[in-house]
Amino acid sequence: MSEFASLLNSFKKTAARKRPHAENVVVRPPSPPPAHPSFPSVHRDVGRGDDGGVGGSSDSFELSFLVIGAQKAGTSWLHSQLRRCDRLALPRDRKEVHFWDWHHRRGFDWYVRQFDFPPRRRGAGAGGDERRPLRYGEITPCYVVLPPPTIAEIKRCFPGIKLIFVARNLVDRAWSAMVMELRDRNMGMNPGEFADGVVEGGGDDERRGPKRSRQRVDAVSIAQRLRMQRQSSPSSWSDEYFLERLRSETHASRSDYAAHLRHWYAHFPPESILLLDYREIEADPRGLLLRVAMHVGLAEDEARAYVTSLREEDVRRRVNAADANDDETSRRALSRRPDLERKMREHLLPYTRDFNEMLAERGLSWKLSEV
Ligand SMILES: Nc1ncnc2c1ncn2[C@@H]1O[C@H](COP(=O)(O)OS(=O)(=O)O)[C@@H](OP(=O)(O)O)[C@H]1O
Repeated sequence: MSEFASLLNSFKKTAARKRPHAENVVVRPPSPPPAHPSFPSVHRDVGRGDDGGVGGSSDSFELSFLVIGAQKAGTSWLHSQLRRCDRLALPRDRKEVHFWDWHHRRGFDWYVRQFDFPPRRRGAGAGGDERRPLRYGEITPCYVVLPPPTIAEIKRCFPGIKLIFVARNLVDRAWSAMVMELRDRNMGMNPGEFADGVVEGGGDDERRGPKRSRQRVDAVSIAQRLRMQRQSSPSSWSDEYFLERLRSETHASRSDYAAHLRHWYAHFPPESILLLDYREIEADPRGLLLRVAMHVGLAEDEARAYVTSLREEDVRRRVNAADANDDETSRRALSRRPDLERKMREHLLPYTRDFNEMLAERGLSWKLSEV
């Protein structure tokens, strides 16, 4: 295969991985506005009355659950499983709605419109069968870092809401997130120009095309592509680069599970918040899903029927993996850098211990590995 064809294949592979599809829907606007405590209140905006009604088309809407994190802890897998439960209604065409952080200003009716109202239940209204109402919920893993005023607002609007947080070993979480950052950087550099010049035209033939201007674009694109490919590969970056990213505000915040969860515990009773161990996704995926289904309000018979209905190959599938086939971006790449791995572990140890203390306080017997 020519160098050009191999570059093209590699580009298509990366683009396909990023493209939202049924099992891997990750919506990540490039520059999200930061969450701000002075957002107009949902309560005030929609005139939610004393009776709890939200007004307009969202009259009977009750948000039953939010999966608030953690980022890179199997939340896309969880999304792909919960979508298969016909007693749950999730956002229609995306995994992460980001209402409570980025899109709050669009208003509550916008939020309600994002949800799936399966056609066969339309006749019964938004709540479906009155005896067994649908449970509405969504999964946006960075909700865990929401500021306390927004958390208070969620509580005010939906006092009975259930929350779910999946915790992953902090070194693995951070590595997974930093590999994703490099991949995003790769996709962010002039993908449109590359597509115009190369992808649409159809590979090698395009290089021999008649238009000189297009040839120039191809040449630039290939040079860019080579540079982008190098830049998206973890091996192109020093240990110091990763440690610096780890110290950045983004990663410091996302690693500090306990500090952020304390904000949620300040507003919600402990039984509203289900803390799950990421390792259970592999060890006992159906057991984990049963707990989630019951936590969000399904009756035990409904929850068991749902979990039993899932196909083994779906439950066992990895969703949104860094790339199981790419040794360079997988967890193995970090294992080959023991010095970096050790420094990451040392840096993250205080966060791990803090979270483990929180688990112990809640009477949970599992903990994240400290070694
Ligand atoms: N079934 C199963 N078992 C074990 N691990 C799994 C599974 N499905 C997904 N994953 C891993 O979860 C990581 C992606 O997490 P998220 O989907 O939460 O990422 S994101 O925050 O939405 O971008 C991502 O981790 P990395 O591969 O280390 O990046 C996935 O591989």
